Amino acid sequence: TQSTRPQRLLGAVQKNATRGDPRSVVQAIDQFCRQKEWAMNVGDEKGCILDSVVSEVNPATVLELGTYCGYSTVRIASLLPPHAKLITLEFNPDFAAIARQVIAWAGLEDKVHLIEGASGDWIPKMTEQFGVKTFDLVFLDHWKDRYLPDTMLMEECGLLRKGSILLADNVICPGTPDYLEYVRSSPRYESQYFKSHLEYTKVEDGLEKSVFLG
Ligand SMILES: CNc1ncnc2c1ncn2[C@@H]1O[C@H](/C=C/CNC(=O)c2cc(-c3ccc(F)cc3)cc(O)c2O)[C@H](F)[C@H]1O
Ligand SMILES: [Mg+2]
Repeated sequence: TQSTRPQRLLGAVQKNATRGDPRSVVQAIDQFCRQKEWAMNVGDEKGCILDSVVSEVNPATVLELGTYCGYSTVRIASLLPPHAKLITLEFNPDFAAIARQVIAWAGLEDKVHLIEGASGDWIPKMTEQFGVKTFDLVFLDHWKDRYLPDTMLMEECGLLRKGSILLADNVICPGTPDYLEYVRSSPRYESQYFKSHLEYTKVEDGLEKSVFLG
């Protein structure tokens, strides 16, 4: 039977990356996506912006919406201080299964809590299920029309505190117009656009970093 692209991406990690070495896992995925098959990972260029934001925030609690194959999960988790927690939500069981193996190959299982489920169902359960009061950093990279409703839901659930950072992928391509309008016009956010390119291409894309002002 035919393999899927995520399965082939995992194969490239297991073939080319060193167990326990997150940077080699990231490099193996980027090489696979540049040389063999494009995949919707945040990629190396936007990934460097992600790295710099994570390092600057130095978060104790991180939420990622949309794990896919775990590329950004590995990038973020590899930069977290000891005892910091990254919760990542993925509702496609096939993607979740691949991501678990990618995260394990990087040796980051202890820093990552991958939940197989929908953001809409799990955001309201974060506090009771995981004892998380607020998130220091949220990385949004799931369905683009869900960025805004899920941000409003996080606000309603009290998961954002003064200074919480939202970092959103793909605000230009494929684009998240309603989310962008909201965080740029709301007095409760201070937003900044980091111009870059769509992963592995020359097409413009970028990340929007928004600080929740409380
Ligand atoms: C809605 N709640 C969810 N809860 C849990 N997991 C979820 C939820 N929603 C989706 N997922 C999960 O999150 C992932 C979804 C990622 C979607 N990403 C993209 O579409 C996306 C698309 C492009 C792109 C650009 C140009 C082009 F020509 C073609 C593609 C580039 C990008 O960087 C992207 O991130 C996963 F697939 C889905 O199961
Ligand atoms: Mg993306």
